[in-house]
Amino acid sequence: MARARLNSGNASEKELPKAKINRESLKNIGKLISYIKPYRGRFIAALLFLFVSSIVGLAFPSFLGALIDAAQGKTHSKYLSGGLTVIGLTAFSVLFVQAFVSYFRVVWFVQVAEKALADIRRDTYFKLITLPMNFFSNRRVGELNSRISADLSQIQDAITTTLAEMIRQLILMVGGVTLLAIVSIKLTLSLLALLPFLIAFAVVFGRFIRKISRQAQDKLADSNTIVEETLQGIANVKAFVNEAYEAKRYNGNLREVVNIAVKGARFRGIFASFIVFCLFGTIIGVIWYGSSLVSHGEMTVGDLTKFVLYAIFVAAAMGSFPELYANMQKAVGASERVLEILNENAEPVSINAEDNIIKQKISGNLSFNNVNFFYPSRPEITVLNSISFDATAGQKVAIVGPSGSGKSTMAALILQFYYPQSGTILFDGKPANAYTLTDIRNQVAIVPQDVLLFGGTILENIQYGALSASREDVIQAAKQANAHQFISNFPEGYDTLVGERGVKLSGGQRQRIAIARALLKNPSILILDEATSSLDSESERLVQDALEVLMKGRTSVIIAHRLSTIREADKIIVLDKGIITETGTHEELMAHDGGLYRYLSQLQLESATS
Ligand SMILES: Nc1ncnc2c1ncn2[C@@H]1O[C@H](COP(=O)(O)OP(=O)(O)OP(=O)(O)O)[C@@H](O)[C@H]1O
Repeated sequence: MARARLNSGNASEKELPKAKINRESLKNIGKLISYIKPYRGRFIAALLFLFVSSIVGLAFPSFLGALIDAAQGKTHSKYLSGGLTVIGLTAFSVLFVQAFVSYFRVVWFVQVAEKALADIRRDTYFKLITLPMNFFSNRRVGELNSRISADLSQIQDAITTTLAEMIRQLILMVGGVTLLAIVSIKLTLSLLALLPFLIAFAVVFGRFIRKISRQAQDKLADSNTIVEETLQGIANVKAFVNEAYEAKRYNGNLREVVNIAVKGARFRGIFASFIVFCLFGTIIGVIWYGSSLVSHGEMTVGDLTKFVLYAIFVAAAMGSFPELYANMQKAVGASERVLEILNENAEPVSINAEDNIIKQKISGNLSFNNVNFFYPSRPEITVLNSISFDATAGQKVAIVGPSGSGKSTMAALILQFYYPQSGTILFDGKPANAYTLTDIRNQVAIVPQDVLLFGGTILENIQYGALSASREDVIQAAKQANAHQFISNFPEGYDTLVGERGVKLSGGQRQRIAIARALLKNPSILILDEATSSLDSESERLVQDALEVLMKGRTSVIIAHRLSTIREADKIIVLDKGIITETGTHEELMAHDGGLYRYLSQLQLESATS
């Protein structure tokens, strides 16, 4: 029956969208059910036990009826004709079988579901992390996260509970109606005429209540967002003295939450009264009519008891169907969303660590040959237009240009995050597709602008560059990256936890860790996305020195924001709106009157001196 969740504190339980159950969706579910295959023996056994326990469950009203009739000295039926003791003991034996069978069916269903779900979870996660970048630029992380958690939990519920419950209730309903008809066809018909109407009404009403309860949850979620936003930006709230504004906003929202919840409570009250009056009224009506049949000798008291119990079984089964069906629909929706990920085309990257060795060495020559590129998600904007340049092994190439001119996009293309629509990127003179993806990415390292560390220790974060590196290797790399000093100053040294995303470290420290990580990786080609956030001059010197060490002996592509740092570059590429407008050394470009580089350079010099 529609269980009304009106408690407005239940915000975490977001309703998942439902899907239509049709042939197509069942086919999809079928694909997921193939995950049960390895455990099918246990699954079939669990189904069988479920069947047995449900059938056995139907026997109890008969035992009760037989006991009551036996107490009055009447014979209930030819199958249960013994005395009280015989019937009681038989009932207990059956109960024992029921308990035994129930235990195994529950355990087996959960075992199968847990194992199958872990397989689906693992495959979904593996698929996710090997999907191309383009997939991620079109989706939000939160949404993907919810597929792994909420959607898969829904599928898990479907396998462990919903499916079993549906089968059980179906058996109880069909069996119950059959047995009701055997006991008294008159009573059964009168009951069946009433029950479906009552249940349909209850379901519709329940759905309405659920809608209100969802509104209350959404409103509460809104007010939680206010708390989150204000706490995250507490400095802003205080600096603008907007405490009163935020308090009013929050209070207003809370009032709405209460209003909706109270409105819902009224409907819930009506619903509860309805259930009490109609459903229990029906039972009383049946007993009333049944009692008159008993008084006319058309029925025994045992039969009436049996009848009432079967009627409750049937009503409960009928009432549970809408919710079970809704859960099934949600599971179908969840399966479709999970399958969408599983059916995506992954990058040719192996998830086995053994396949991660470099098969084809790249010495560091890098060329772009007439590269044209637009992001697949935004085909109308050409981001790179006929880009060509060469960098020989060991050279430093700087890319400069205004914001949005396509510098980071070039880095993304080198890393093969995206592929040009025309033109080629060559490594050592060979087109990128002559190498495996793993070979290229293993020999290209990037030190990004915004260094994102994982929540582990400093050691683990540096080791991310080469998982097999020893502690000594890590320390050596940290020393070269000018990071050893500050790491050793922490009481826990290399075992210091960096906090979520590395928040416990300063920008300059995070960058030096990223440099140590890149050093450990020992790439042939290095991409430096220069930090725009200004470090103080001491950390900037430390970072710059570390970068010099890192660049030694490798091809470096420097995405430069501060032109003062790239004077020594072998080649400077000036990019403007995706087109290379100038190329040359610092001196050559400075000599170019009216050139963009000279203009940008002068602009930065002026702002530095002022
Ligand atoms: N994932 C993406 N999907 C669609 N468009 C994108 C994506 N990433 C960047 N762009 C667009 O491509 C263009 C070039 O962006 P890019 O990040 O390469 O510029 P940039 O020169 O590195 O800029 P900045 O100096 O500000 O970092 C911009 O117009 C940007 O809006």
